[in-house]
Amino acid sequence: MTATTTLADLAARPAPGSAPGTAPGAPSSDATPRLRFEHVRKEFPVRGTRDALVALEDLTLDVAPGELVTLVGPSGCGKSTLLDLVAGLATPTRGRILLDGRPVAGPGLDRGIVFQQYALLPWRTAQGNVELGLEARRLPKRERRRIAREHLELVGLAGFADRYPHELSGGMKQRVAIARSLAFDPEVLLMDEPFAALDAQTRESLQDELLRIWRATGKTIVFITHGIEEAVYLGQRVVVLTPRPGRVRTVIDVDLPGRGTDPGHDLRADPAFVALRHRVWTALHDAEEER
Ligand SMILES: Nc1ncnc2c1ncn2[C@@H]1O[C@H](COP(=O)(O)OP(=O)(O)OP(=O)(O)O)[C@@H](O)[C@H]1O
Repeated sequence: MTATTTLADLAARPAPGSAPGTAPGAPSSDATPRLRFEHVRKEFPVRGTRDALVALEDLTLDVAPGELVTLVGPSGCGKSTLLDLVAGLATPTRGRILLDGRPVAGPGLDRGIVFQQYALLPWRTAQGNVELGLEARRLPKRERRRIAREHLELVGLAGFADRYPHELSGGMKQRVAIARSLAFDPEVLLMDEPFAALDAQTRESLQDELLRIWRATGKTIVFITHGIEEAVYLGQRVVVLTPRPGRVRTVIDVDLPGRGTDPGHDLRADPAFVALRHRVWTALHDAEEER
């Protein structure tokens, strides 16, 4: 989003990668994927030995522009490592990761990250925390203010701009963190169990918020979770990883039109949802059995 594009403009646009009759961002074989993982291997040295711990092995996956992909896998299978690689905080031992066709060579403003812990600066207000990401963009102060305000509105915190983190609930802090990551307009939003520390009710309402924000902005989102239900509720595709070393075991397409748009409909009780949840559960269970 440029400084002159407003969120209202974005909301009026179809999500990137969408075509008539297809879900926004559905993978398309002729488009350049936003993200491409090519035979990615990541190993870490084991301290005091000459051995290596292989966290990821031969992991291959494409994510289309505008897609919301969720990643689930057993604990320690390399999910956070994968996100670190996309963020450019670490480099693959083998293989490569391409963002819009170009290899990721380090951190950049084209990728925003939201962690489980909010990582807000306690001495800055909500507005100040959102402006933080914009300072790197070297925008004039007024412009930073405007964009930060718009993004606080986007995450439902219009009246809380002057509050400090200690004056906000966990869910509100995570909304600020999401606003901050989106404000500098990254191509890709990387989310590492962002709702795991929240109570069940707040988590569910933030899941709906995230779907709304995703529809409004058309961002490509890679979302890591331990929750099978969360993975199905949010993802257009659920990528199930194997136990360490992590690789893609299976990818499950999720077709749940209109999810998150009707607060009166308990989608999680819908037979289609329950069946998908069971498919993901079975894939994870089978992966564990094969360990
Ligand atoms: N910097 C590092 N040095 C050494 N080993 C590491 C490092 N980072 C991760 N690992 C190891 O790599 C493996 C994968 O870790 P990672 O945190 O990516 O898994 P995860 O799937 O995110 O786990 P969880 O679901 O429990 O959060 C683990 O065995 C971990 O101990």
